[in-house]
Amino acid sequence: MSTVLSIENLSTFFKTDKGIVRAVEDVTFSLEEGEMLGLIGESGCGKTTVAQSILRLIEYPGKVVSGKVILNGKDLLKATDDELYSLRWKEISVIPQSAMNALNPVYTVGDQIIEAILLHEKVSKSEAVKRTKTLLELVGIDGERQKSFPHEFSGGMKQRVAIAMALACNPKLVISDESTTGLDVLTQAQVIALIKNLQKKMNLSVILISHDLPMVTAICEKIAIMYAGKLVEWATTEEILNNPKHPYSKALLNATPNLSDPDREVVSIPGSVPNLVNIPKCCRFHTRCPYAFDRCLNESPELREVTPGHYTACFLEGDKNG
Ligand SMILES: Nc1ncnc2c1ncn2[C@@H]1O[C@H](COP(=O)(O)OP(=O)(O)OP(=O)(O)O)[C@@H](O)[C@H]1O
Repeated sequence: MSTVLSIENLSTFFKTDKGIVRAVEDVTFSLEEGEMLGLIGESGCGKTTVAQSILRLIEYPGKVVSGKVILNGKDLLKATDDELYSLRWKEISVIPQSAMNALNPVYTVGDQIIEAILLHEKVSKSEAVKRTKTLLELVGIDGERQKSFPHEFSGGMKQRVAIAMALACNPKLVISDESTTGLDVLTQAQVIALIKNLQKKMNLSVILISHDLPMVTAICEKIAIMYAGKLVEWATTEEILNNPKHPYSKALLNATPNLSDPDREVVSIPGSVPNLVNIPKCCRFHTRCPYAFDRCLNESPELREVTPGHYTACFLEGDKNG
């Protein structure tokens, strides 16, 4: 397997009236070809900011202040606008949170997919029409429905169209940012199963952004856990489930019902995520961590590999100084 995406020490801050919001700081992880990685964490911990930084979609007052985003050997943060234009859709694409953001209500769904193909690839209109039919069928929609308008589809079908659109130019990497929000539970499960199915079928690399730990553990090969703008743990799903290292990961697992162990008590995490404005150098989880000691209040633990392929940022796991 080869590495498709490598994010190295990524930091993205927002300048606000109250001070600097260190929304994403020093985040490092990578993604292999054909791998699905779940990026999880509580609301406000920086998942969307990571996705937008990868895609270079951070707008003022936000700024990517440091780091690298290497996609197939090319640093996206240094790419020119033309280079980015040619990479988006063809190399990397997004399934948005709401299909309504991706679909224009005044055009047929077919015309919108066809337009995306023609804008990014040198193919004939008839080729694009043919591909659109195939794409719709790939996501379980009758190809003839390309003549329908978005309002003629249910929420789940619109989300399937958004997935077809994200796949229009055969990208290698797809970022799904909470793309089942607002759908009923059954439709959510169907859309997630579809993304998993397509990942296998097309050997896609997928970053699946979600709050839903049970869903992520069920379908992702790897998991990266964020807390208050920092990556606290990154490992295979098996390792995260059986051998979590970071106190936040352990707390998150304990706070989540487990269907295979229904008798286990679900324990909520006391306290709340700290305010990220002008946050001092420290372990950001220390205010909620039952194991915090002096060092956690004054230093920020670095992410380090504690066993092969298992990374965590916690002083309890020791470090080169500890
Ligand atoms: N435009 C902005 N201006 C100021 N702060 C911002 C801005 N956008 C995001 N933030 C802050 O950055 C932090 C990370 O937000 P982000 O949306 O990335 O988190 P998230 O984990 O994706 O949350 P959710 O799960 O709710 O979507 C939050 O503290 C948020 O308030």
